[in-house]
Amino acid sequence: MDAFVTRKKRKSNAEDNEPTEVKLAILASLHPAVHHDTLLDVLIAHDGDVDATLRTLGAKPPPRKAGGGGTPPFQASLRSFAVALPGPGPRPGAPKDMPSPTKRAKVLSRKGTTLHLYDPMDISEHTPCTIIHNFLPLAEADALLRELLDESKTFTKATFKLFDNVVSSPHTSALYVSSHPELQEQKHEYVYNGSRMTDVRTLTPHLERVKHHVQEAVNREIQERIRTRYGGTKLKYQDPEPWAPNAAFVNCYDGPQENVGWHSDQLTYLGPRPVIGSLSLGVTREFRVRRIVPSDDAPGDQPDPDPGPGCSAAATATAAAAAEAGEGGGKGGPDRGDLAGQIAIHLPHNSLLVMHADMQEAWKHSVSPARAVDPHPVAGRRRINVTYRYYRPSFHPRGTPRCPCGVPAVLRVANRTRRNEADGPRYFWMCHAGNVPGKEACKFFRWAELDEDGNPVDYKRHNTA
Ligand SMILES: O=C(O)CCC(=O)C(=O)O
Ligand SMILES: [Fe+2]
Repeated sequence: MDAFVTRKKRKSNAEDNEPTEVKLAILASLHPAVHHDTLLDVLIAHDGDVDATLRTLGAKPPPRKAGGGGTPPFQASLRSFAVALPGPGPRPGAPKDMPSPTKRAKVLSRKGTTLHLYDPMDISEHTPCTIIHNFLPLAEADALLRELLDESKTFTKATFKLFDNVVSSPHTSALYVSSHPELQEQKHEYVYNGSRMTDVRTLTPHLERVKHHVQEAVNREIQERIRTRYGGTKLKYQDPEPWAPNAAFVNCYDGPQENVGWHSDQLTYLGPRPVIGSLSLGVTREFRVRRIVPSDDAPGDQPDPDPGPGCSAAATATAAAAAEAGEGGGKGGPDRGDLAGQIAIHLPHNSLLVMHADMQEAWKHSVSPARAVDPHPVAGRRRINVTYRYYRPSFHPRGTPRCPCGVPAVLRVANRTRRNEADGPRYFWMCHAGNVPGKEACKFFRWAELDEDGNPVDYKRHNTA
């Protein structure tokens, strides 16, 4: 595995096997200011040799070693390294409700290592994500970036509770929704980390326009994933309806040190098995993903911080709820977060990452701090990230359980114990107060009863009566 991360020299013909699209993505991430067509011309002039192209463009070929510098570490497509094994069979560690693709892949990341992926095929094979490079026409991506850079001047940092301390998230953000009534609902009915949001905005013209492109692409990717990775059937609890984003959570990372810690996105209002369309603009940053390792594989997990309104720490349950739900947790245990290794996905300007329905319950993600960033011609040192989300009506706080504290309970997944995967994940409602600054969580705990499509059975009863 180390060979993939730190190999000094790729096989001489490895590059030749890579699709031009991958080579262009690598070049574009290193030279965001150079037009796509120019990159292609120079690449062709060098017979497809990426290193020679980079030398001509005035940059040294990027280092072969993984690291957090401004230049993304370079690694060829895994397809060049023949990692697929013959024959059908379940992906190691994959839920049984997720039939394997036609070829079985080795688990490539392992404890303490980071596997860097660039090739869209590698990303979809080895992570619960798919990526589309050069997603929007460049002028449209730049216009959205400009608009959001302006908006981000008034973004703020979220605060949350980590153990007994109140910390603020190491980047700024704001929530955008589709309509004025939804804005009012967000302000008055939805609760995040125990407070109501005061800064909710309606989608800007560019966010609204781009939403339709994202919606179309994500629905296509969902169908492709079902066909190629889930054996033709949606996952248990996955919403069967077309994905229809009604909110955009926008993050701004100003400089290499701004980041977001390891987390899974909060399920409370998205419901189980959510799909998220995540558009990256501005400087390239590393998006890292890692599998959650069940506690019976390695007991004593260390809870991760809750980085803010869009996100959820998996281990802020009260002791009673955590025990019942089988969650690991508590201070002081060895950190097993890195047991399955990490995968770094490089997100250049104008790339759309789809986090699929198999992501939030079983994986965590983060944007790691970098030592430096390569400035972007429009954004400077800043990166803007837009996560388009679908707030499911059946998870509107009006209809979900409330705890005795008087506010909507939070929905969590019991992902820390191994269970019969064919049954799908198990979810529970618990007191929201565990991660509210200055509040102690009450004992409220209830297993969530969901139908096959992931809707609360109570919701159906209320809405069909
Ligand atoms: O910036 C990113 O790419 C990810 C942001 C994220 O994870 C979130 O908003 O929940
Ligand atoms: Fe997230």
